[in-house]
Amino acid sequence: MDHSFSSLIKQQFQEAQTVLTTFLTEEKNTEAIAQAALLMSKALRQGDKVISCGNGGSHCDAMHFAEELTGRFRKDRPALAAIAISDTSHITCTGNDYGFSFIFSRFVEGLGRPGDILLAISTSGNSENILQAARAAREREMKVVALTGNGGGQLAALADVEIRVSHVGHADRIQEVHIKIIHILVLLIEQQVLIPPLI
Ligand SMILES: O=C(CO)[C@@H](O)[C@H](O)[C@H](O)[C@H](O)COP(=O)(O)O
Ligand SMILES: [Zn+2]
Repeated sequence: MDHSFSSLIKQQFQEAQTVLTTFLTEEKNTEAIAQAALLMSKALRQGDKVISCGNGGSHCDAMHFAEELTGRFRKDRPALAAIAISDTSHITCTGNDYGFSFIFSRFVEGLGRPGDILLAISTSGNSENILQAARAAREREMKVVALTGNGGGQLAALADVEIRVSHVGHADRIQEVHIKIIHILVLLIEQQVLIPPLI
């Protein structure tokens, strides 16, 4: 193999490893994940739902999260109420008629109810459509769980629970930790909804 390829590949894995290790070293991160999982489990057990959203790769993460709750993760259990904002007819209509900043908030306005949770995913914490969604959720007395990166951006202040990958750099490195957090959230939710009593 080309030597420069080989060293680039190894360097990419090493950087990813460092970002993950740094995240794991900060105790507040595991606490925030536990807090988010309990909030979501409680909402789901009460018959409320989780609405997730993100842009680009984080859009895929929002869908990945929701499908593991409505579909399946590790256990056979009843379907859970989660939905990613991913309907292209809604997104193109709202984007076209009101602006891209409102593609998520308008969905939250239509479907969000008090007690529901918004999972807002943004590596910069500054995507306007995500900020609008968080504002719309708060107005509806929903709780906001945010997956962020860098310095948390403006989203940090709009979140009830912020889980931040405090890596200042490319979105992809942050997303790689976000997907691990998502899988752990689903794992914990699956445990909590199946094993009474709720803690
Ligand atoms: O997947 C990636 C990068 O890995 C990109 O598609 C990335 O998600 C997009 O640039 C997003 O628009 C970034 O938005 P955000 O994370 O800053 O809210
Ligand atoms: Zn990507």
